Amino acid sequence: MIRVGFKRRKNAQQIYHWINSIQGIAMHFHILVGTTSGNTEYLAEEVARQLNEEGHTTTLHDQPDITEVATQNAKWIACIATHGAGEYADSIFPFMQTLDEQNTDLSTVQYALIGIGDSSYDTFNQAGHDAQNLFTRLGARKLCEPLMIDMLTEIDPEGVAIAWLDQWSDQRAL
Ligand SMILES: Cc1cc2nc3c(=O)[nH]c(=O)nc-3n(C[C@H](O)[C@H](O)[C@H](O)COP(=O)(O)O)c2cc1C
Repeated sequence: MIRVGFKRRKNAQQIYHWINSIQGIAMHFHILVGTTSGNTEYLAEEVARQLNEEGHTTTLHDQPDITEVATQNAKWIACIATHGAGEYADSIFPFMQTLDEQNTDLSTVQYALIGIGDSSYDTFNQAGHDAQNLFTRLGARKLCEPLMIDMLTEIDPEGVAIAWLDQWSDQRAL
């Protein structure tokens, strides 16, 4: 029974998103990956897969570079792990530093944010919060409320991220 219900919901969703893509509501998302040990890259790939399935297109930036990530009229999904003592993960550290130092104009950027951290650290998800503050200071607008994942307790981070995407998709925020 559960499987049938799930399949029906999935089919209905696919039809809904197919209609969206025909109507031109399909969007392009730049997915920015902030990872050091790989968890966030895997999660970001799942996010991309889900968006593609919904009729959108995506570019995955596993090492975001300011010369390659669109900063004009762009939609970003930033998936950022915290490392060190509350710092950005390695793959995104230089990008965030460049945005900050160059005061890049993000006034036409809309973003959604997934922070990945571990609540056993005092600086739980600090990089996610810092990213949100930086994006806001540079003029970017958030598409939806951020998702902060706690890897200490979450056994299915990808599932949580997909449910979060679905929730905001259903509300037409994404
Ligand atoms: C050396 C080290 C430092 C970390 N520091 C923090 C931290 O300050 N705050 C936090 O919320 N999580 C912290 N974490 C937890 C990571 O965010 C978590 O392990 C995450 O899954 C790593 O993602 P990644 O594999 O994509 O790099 C730390 C992990 C390690 C290994």
